[in-house]
Amino acid sequence: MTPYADSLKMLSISHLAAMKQAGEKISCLTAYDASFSALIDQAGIEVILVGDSLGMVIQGHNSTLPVSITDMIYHTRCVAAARRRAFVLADMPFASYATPQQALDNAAPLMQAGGAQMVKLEGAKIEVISFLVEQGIPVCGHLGLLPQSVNCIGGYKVQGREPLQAEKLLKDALAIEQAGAGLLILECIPAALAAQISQALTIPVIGIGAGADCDGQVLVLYDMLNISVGNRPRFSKNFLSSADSIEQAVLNYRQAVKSVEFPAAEHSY
Ligand SMILES: Nc1nc(=O)c2c([nH]1)NC[C@@H]1CN(c3ccc(C(=O)N[C@@H](CCC(=O)O)C(=O)O)cc3)CN21
Ligand SMILES: CC(C)C(=O)C(=O)O
Ligand SMILES: [Mg+2]
Repeated sequence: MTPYADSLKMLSISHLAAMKQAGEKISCLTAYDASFSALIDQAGIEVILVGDSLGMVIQGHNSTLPVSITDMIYHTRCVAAARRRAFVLADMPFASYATPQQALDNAAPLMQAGGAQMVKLEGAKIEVISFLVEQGIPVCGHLGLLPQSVNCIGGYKVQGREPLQAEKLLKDALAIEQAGAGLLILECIPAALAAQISQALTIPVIGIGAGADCDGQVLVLYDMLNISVGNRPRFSKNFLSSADSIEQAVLNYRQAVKSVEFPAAEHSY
């Protein structure tokens, strides 16, 4: 457990909301273990995402579907134990939030045993989101490319290019905010649409492959260190090649997000 004195220095959702109001970009990276958690935390990254991308970069699967709630609790506990300041966000894995009750049964141990401060779930699951928030569980939405639906989509492809699709994404984003979500992730959508959604919402919007005009950015840590298995998405950038240590690469990423140098046009759609 985090000592009480330390917990006073931990970032909260209100700090992230204030950053959006002040126009300061929010930096976020994934981590799955204590060592990287501590390193990222000390570099001043505001949000650590314990992503179900761990199914790919840690477990070696070709999708995020095999990840279990037990896996997520384990990795969230590893990350939460080592950070002092960063906000810890944890993914709800595939098929763990089909109903409000199932979502509560799975989100509760992620917070209680795992130490997550907020849980993230993919799609416009409005009833699930409002129920979790009612139970005191902060929720992050996730729209655009939904990796847990890869078998329905037929691949990891850019979403929201058609006008009707774009309209639906904006509508869903507003509904997610209305349902009480405190954050929203937008993945792999045109930069102009992500900019429009970020402006329309009061809550902070964090992008990945969603252009520079979101309120913050997230990358899979192993992609920005250029060590993930398989092909890296076009929206990621190798921050290690121009740094002499992992610490420096993470500091450079944070600075590039703050100064809006990352993402550039070549990382956007
Ligand atoms: N290592 C890693 N990085 C990620 O960003 C990531 C994961 N794993 N696992 C879960 C999801 C899957 N993600 C992905 C994976 C591949 C692409 C990709 O290759 N996209 C194509 C776009 C193709 C198009 O134009 O439609 C690309 O070239 O970037 C995108 C997102 C994002 N997430
Ligand atoms: C790609 C990010 C947003 C994610 O959900 C993950 O790492 O699992
Ligand atoms: Mg995920």
